Amino acid sequence: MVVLLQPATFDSDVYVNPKCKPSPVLIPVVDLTEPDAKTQIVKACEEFGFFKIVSHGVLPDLMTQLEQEANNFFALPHSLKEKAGPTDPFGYGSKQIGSKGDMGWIEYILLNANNHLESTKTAAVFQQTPTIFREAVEEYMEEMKGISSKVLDMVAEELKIEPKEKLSNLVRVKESDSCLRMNHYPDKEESPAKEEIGFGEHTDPQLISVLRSNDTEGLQICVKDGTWVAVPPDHSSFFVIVGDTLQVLTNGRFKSVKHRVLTNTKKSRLSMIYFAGPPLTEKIAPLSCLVPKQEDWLYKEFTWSQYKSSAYKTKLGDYRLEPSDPMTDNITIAAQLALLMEQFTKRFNGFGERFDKVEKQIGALQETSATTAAATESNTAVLQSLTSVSGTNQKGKLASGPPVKFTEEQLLDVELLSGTQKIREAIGGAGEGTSPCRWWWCLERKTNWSTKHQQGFPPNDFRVQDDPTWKTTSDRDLNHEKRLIPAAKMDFPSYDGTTNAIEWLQKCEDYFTDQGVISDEARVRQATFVLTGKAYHWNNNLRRLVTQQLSWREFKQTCKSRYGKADSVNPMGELSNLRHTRTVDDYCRQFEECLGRQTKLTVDQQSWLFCAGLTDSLSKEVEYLRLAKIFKAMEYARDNECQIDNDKRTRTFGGHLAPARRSIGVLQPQQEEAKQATPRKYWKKLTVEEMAEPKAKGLCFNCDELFTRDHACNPMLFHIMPVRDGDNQEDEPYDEENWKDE
Ligand SMILES: C=C1C[C@]23C[C@@]1(O)CC[C@H]2[C@@]12CC[C@H](O)[C@@](C)(C(=O)O1)[C@H]2[C@@H]3C(=O)O
Ligand SMILES: O=C(O)CCC(=O)C(=O)O
Ligand SMILES: [Fe+2]
Repeated sequence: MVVLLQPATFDSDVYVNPKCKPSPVLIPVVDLTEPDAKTQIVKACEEFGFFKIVSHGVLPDLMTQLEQEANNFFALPHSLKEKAGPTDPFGYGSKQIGSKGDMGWIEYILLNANNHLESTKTAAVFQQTPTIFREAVEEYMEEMKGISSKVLDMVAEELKIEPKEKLSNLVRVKESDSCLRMNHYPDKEESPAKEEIGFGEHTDPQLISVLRSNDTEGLQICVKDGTWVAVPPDHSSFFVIVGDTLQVLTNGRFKSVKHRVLTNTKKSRLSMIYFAGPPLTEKIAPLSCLVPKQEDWLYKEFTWSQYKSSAYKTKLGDYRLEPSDPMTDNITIAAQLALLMEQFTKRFNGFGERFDKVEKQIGALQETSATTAAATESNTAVLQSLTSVSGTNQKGKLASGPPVKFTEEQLLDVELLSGTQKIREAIGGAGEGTSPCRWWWCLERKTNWSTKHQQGFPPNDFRVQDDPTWKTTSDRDLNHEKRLIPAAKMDFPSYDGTTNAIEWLQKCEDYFTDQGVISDEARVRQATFVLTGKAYHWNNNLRRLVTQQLSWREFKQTCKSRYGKADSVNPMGELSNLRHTRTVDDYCRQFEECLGRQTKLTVDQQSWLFCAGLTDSLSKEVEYLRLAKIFKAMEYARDNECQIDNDKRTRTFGGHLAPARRSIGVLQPQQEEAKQATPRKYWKKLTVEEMAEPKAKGLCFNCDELFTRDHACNPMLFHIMPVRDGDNQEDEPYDEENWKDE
């Protein structure tokens, strides 16, 4: 049975890290002996990719014995521990995790379940109590294998996977590639004010991981809305973590959960995690009983060995199965390249010409790509290698005719690159049985992209495509075509902290939407990259203070609270309090800025609010005209700013047509600005009474045609200017030049 515990007390089973945003998230606890355990496991895997198991049947003595042995090892002098290192990835490691520079407040032992614990390094791990430690490890691994297969059997039963043991066999057979990790997060004398990264955020690549720790807190999981939730330690239970491989097998139905360990404790934390992985040669792809149609697969087929070796080339925080940032996404470039290659090979006969065209297109591609240098070099390298025979560039020869013969490997690569059989058909067919398209492998092989230019770039084209609409091959081809049309290049706006950040953040959002920048990490990365001046220093400090990676939402909030006008709690009130005090233009700008933060006002409400904020005289005129659209009202107000002022002064000064400042012979800056922006207009003056009739008939005041929202007088004869009794009603056109010279 699943026990959902009550929220937010520190001694309950689930609580919210006080430093994370409060969240009512409850982590499921599954009692393995309850009849509905399998249903609850599946639910938990779908919702969290994480759950706790109780009543698991593992003897507490075994857990404490291994814990004791591990503690003894970590208590050894560094010189002795070092004998079991450095990691390859197995052995003893300290502070460094993996080979890509990830660091943590941690030391650990990583043991391979498959090499029978016989390596020299492993012997150095067991050095103090060889037999006891080794046996404890072996026994513990057996137990963990048992728990993993049990959980996977329950999953299979619930999902009706056939054969029933399909999943559990992956981790039960002797070839299974599983490992055991013992992590020690040392205590700190001086409990630091800020939390330290123990183990940075990541997902586990395997099928499932079974974790057990002592009673020191630190583990956190990231839930769907991006909130980090602290997992209270429980030394007598196990926690199950869904890994990348299970996410692929279930076609994304189960999510491999992001997790991390933060430490700021006076108590050391010891955790032991069994990573249950499939045999190295096992092909991993969405299970056909779950997703029968291959076109519905979200991930391509790969062997565990391929996935693992790619995963181990990535940094901890790289999400291998998530959509990545198209701006720096090799897949996008590869996709475009693939299409170019396809076009190119289809029209084989005009080779020389085509080649030039392709080269030109690749040139254009470089310019639009954020990874320009890498892409160009690599694209050209791929292209050249694909168009060569026995390593010689055949451009010249081919231009004059002889048909190209691709090697079998090149053919495979072209096919892999393009993800289609068409090339093969186009160039006369070759062997059968190639694997589905997987650009990464071939790009990597051909160009050394990952090592040369993209150190640690995740080979995340294990995904079929980011775009869920790419369901069928023909859809996909179409989308390739679309992608080839160069997208209008939008400039990413920089920000120096001197203006309201809200506008900048909105521009960033527009940019991300337009350019398809999806991942949180990429958004934050791009936004922080363009910071200059004050904002640049602010961000530097922020990064010093907040060690964890901010989500885009968090970044926006922090930036808004530093440089943005705080969002109004009463948006309607904010707009209605806005007043036209300086120029109309200034008022319009403020109104528009404010309006940008509201979304629910109707067109009419916008116009009324706009009018209400205008100075009295203007307000009445604009209101009276009931201009259908806010921008028409703004235009009218702008056009009439001077005239109304003039008009007002006229009234104020008892009917004289003399502007107040005429005596000094120059316009005030605001008037000058308004004058420049206002083309010469002729005014048809109507009294309110004169306007009443066309208004009642629904006619335009200007041309006597039916007035609708979209009505426009063509040609525009006059601008209507309402006048009141006693106003000067001369029918002279308003002439600014005269006014100035008078
Ligand atoms: C930075 C890394 C450490 C890691 C290999 C990787 O390149 C990316 C995945 C990491 C991870 C996370 C889960 C397990 O702790 C681990 C052993 C694994 O299989 O993948 C580690 C790898 C490691 O520590 O070498
Ligand atoms: O130490 C822990 O609690 C978790 C460590 C972890 O996630 C890992 O080793 O992959
Ligand atoms: Fe992990």
